[in-house]
Amino acid sequence: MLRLQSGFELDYANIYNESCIQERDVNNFERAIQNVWRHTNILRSTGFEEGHVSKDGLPEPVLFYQLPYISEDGINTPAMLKRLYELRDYARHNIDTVVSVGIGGSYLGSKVIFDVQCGAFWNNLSTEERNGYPRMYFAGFNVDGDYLSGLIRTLEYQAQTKGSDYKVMLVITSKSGSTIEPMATL
Ligand SMILES: O=P(O)(O)OC[C@H]1O[C@H](O)[C@H](O)[C@@H](O)[C@@H]1O
Repeated sequence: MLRLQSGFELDYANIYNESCIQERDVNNFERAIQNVWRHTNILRSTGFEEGHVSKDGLPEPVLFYQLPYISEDGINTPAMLKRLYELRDYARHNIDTVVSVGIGGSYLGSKVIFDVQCGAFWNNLSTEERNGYPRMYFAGFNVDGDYLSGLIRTLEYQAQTKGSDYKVMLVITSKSGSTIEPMATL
């Protein structure tokens, strides 16, 4: 069992034993593991990794290590958090449905958070059960016309059911701005 000061615990008993990964396996991979550790530390401290480039071929920062921390010199500054809370409150009181349009690295973060926090059946809950928070759908991660028309029919149905003042917030995410799936969806 690994226990960190932060309270994080990793119980690896089921993978580190006689019938699974053993000490000699770890020893065989020692150089590779040390290499990963070294590069991980470079990433953590600089935000850059040699050879990691974006789709346009330019060096691309990898900043997700900063996500758990709120600080003035990171990506989650107190001001940024304040803006996010304001957006959350605005959406809670004004928006019926959010549609996230994006693919790959530009959508999986929000999809994971949605899945973890809201679960698979969030959109089936009533407004009261959702505490006023909007429904949320994901699009732009495929070029499937059936998926898109199904989503549009769903939004139209919700608009008709509500009767008036139905509001959708589109969240378009694309680093390059030229990815085919979100563009086709838009
Ligand atoms: O953020 P974008 O430029 O739209 O790119 C979104 C995604 O596009 C493709 O699927 C790439 O394989 C991914 O690595 C990238 O995250």
